[in-house]
Order: sequence, then C-alpha cells, then structure tokens
Amino acid sequence: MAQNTRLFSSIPPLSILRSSEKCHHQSMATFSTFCPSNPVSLSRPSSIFHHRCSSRFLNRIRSMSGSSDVREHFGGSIGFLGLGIMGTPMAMNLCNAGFDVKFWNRTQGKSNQLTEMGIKYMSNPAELASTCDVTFAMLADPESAIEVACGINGVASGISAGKGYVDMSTVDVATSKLISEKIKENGGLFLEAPVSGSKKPAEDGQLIFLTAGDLSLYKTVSVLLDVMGKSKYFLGEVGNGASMKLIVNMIMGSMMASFSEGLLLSKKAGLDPDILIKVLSEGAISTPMFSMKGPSMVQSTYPTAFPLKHQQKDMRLALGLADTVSQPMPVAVAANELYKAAKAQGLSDHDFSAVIEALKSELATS
Ligand SMILES: NC(=O)C1=CN([C@@H]2O[C@H](COP(=O)(O)OP(=O)(O)OC[C@H]3O[C@@H](n4cnc5c(N)ncnc54)[C@H](OP(=O)(O)O)[C@@H]3O)[C@@H](O)[C@H]2O)C=CC1
Ligand SMILES: O=CC(=O)O
Repeated sequence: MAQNTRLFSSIPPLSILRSSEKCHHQSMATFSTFCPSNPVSLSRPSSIFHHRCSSRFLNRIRSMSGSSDVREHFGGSIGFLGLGIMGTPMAMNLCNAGFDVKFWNRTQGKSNQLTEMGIKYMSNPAELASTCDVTFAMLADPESAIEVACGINGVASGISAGKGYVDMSTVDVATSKLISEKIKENGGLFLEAPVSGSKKPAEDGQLIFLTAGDLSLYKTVSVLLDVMGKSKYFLGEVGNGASMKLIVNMIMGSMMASFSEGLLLSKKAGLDPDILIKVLSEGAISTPMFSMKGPSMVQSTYPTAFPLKHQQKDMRLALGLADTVSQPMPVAVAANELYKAAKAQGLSDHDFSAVIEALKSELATS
C-alpha cells in the first residue's frame, strides 16, 4: 500500500476535463472551437484534457455531409497518408463529412475506393504536405512512420510554417519525438494522435484519440477528430499519447492471450466455450472484445480487424517503454512470447485473436 502511494504520488494530478455535451466543455474556454457561442471558464490549470463528443453534435456534423457548414469549422485542405485497414475508413469519413481531402499511399492500387470518391492522389508525402493545411498519417509502425515523415520526399521536406502534421500511427515515444523535431525544424506544427478502437469504430467514426504535442494544432483539428472519433484526450508533451496507447494495447494483448487460454481450458475441461463467452459477458469482466471475437475464435476463424503483427509490435514497444522506467512486466512478457510464436506460424496478417493458435500448438507439443 505504502509502495502504491509512492508510485502514484510521483505522477502529476490529472485534471481530466469531461463534457457530456460536445459543445459544453465544462471548464475550458479555449476549447470552444465547435461552439463559439458557448464560452466556458477555465476552472483549473491543466495540460491534460478530455472531450467526449455528444451524439447530438456528432450527428449534426455528420449530417452536414457535402454542405458548406462543415467548412465553417475547418476551412482548410486535408492530406491523408496511409490507406490501410484504419486509414481508409478514416479518410472516407472526412471526405463524407464534406472536407477537402487529398491522399497518398505507398501502394497506389490499394486506394481505388478513395479515387472513385473523387479524392485526389498526390505523388508523394512531401507534395501532399506542401499542398495541404493539415496532413494526417495512419501508418503501420515506427519504421514506416519515420520513413514517410523524415525520408526522401517525406512530409518534413514538404511542410512549412503554419501547416500541421498529425501522426495517428501507433509508435514508441522516441519515434514520435524524432518526427516532432523534424516537423518543427521545418516550421510545421506536430500532434501525435494514436487511436484506440479498431476497424469497425474507424468505420463508424467512434475512435478514441490519445493526442499530445502542439495545443494550437489540437484545437484546429478538433472538428476533424470529432468526425473520426467519439472521444479525445490531450495529454500534454509529445510521447504521452504514444505511451498511453502502448499501455492500453499491452493490456489488450495480455487480455486476449489470457482469454485464449481460458477458451482452450474450458474445452479441455469438457465445457462449452460458447457458454464461457456468455458467462463472461454477464459479469464484472465483461468486455466487447470477448463477445465480439470469442465466437469466431471458437470456430478457428480470425477475420482481420487488428493484424496480429501490429499487436506484437505494440507488445514489443510497450515492453520497451517499461524498460525505460525499469518496470518488470512478467505478464506482458509471457503474452508477447505467444504473439511472436503466432507470427512464426505465419499468422501475422490474421486478426490478433489468432494468438490462440500459438497456444494450441503449445498444447499439442506438451
Ligand atoms: N487495425 C486496427 O484495429 C488498429 C490499428 N492501429 C494502428 O494504426 C496503424 C495502422 O494500422 P492498420 O491500418 O491496421 O494497418 P495496415 O497494415 O492495414 O496499413 C498500414 C499502412 O501503412 C503503410 N505502410 C507500411 N509500411 C510502409 C512504408 N515503409 N512506407 C510507407 N507506407 C507504409 C501501408 O501501405 P501499403 O498499402 O502500401 O502497404 C498501409 O497504408 C498501426 O500503427 C496500428 O498499430 C490502431 C488502432 C486500431
Ligand atoms: O490498436 C488496436 C485497437 O483495437 O485499439
């Protein structure tokens, strides 16, 4: 107990500001971007904010599709880099809400859906960043995030004063800081904004943004984050968003490994795994992840929403984060070994729930 007190007392107090209505931020006048007629006062100084979108306001923004209203909230042009499982629906939501969107993807052929919607393809990230007011990226991993931002014809070589770069890829703190420095050296503003939520929340505009970095850019793009998501946090210094995301995904990855173990044990013990899923859904450890992924796991099918290779990347990066603060991570280390084994079995591009296959292989050889 005493140890816990010491651990948490070293963390600055979080004054997370909540709003039940998107336009009724209870304590922050500076965040009235969407609702200028609704100024509110700053009750406590803080660099950490949380805004929840009210469905009423969200529906209004979404119903503005194609209308000029939406441009009153953000009149600039938007670049989008990385049209994978997540990037494609996110870019489509921005376009459907009436914003002016252009894009680039490494493999041009994968983005036909967007070209068919009339979204213009730019020849490289530098050209995209130089012609857009704000450029978003949703890339696979630290390597691709660095290459696209800092490489030849990268965002940093196209960006200039007043333009913003928002990197939503899940990366580690060092990568995010490196990209931030490069963008700032070239006069741009930087916001890291990894997301919690998978393919379906991306399609439905229900993501949770974990942002950090330039506060003015956060304010500028708030309306765009609200089109793509249901909730957003501003967590202060660059690196805090990355860390928060890695911790969330480390927990998720460990939970999935443990869930897999339970499903297999129920079967071995002569129980029906489908009933286990039902029991879990009714109790205190109920989670949408178990209810949504469990039935297909029982059928040994893993339709990809969150690729297993990305979950293993997040486990690895979260363990790296723990290393920097010398925290032992026995549960996550064990789970990471399973994801590595699943990758070695060729399951990288399957959904991360395919980690159960690595356990099945262990059982078969034990
Ligand atoms: N899927 C999910 O449920 C979630 C994913 N995330 C995170 O979001 C990010 C994107 O995930 P997701 O959309 O699933 O991933 P995908 O694997 O579907 O897409 C990855 C994207 O990165 C691009 N890319 C990969 N390597 C390079 C490179 N070297 N240079 C340029 N572009 C590259 C790919 O381009 P190309 O088409 O050419 O291959 C593609 O556009 C990841 O960081 C992931 O961890 C976060 C929340 C949920
Ligand atoms: O990063 C994955 C997610 O589901 O969140």
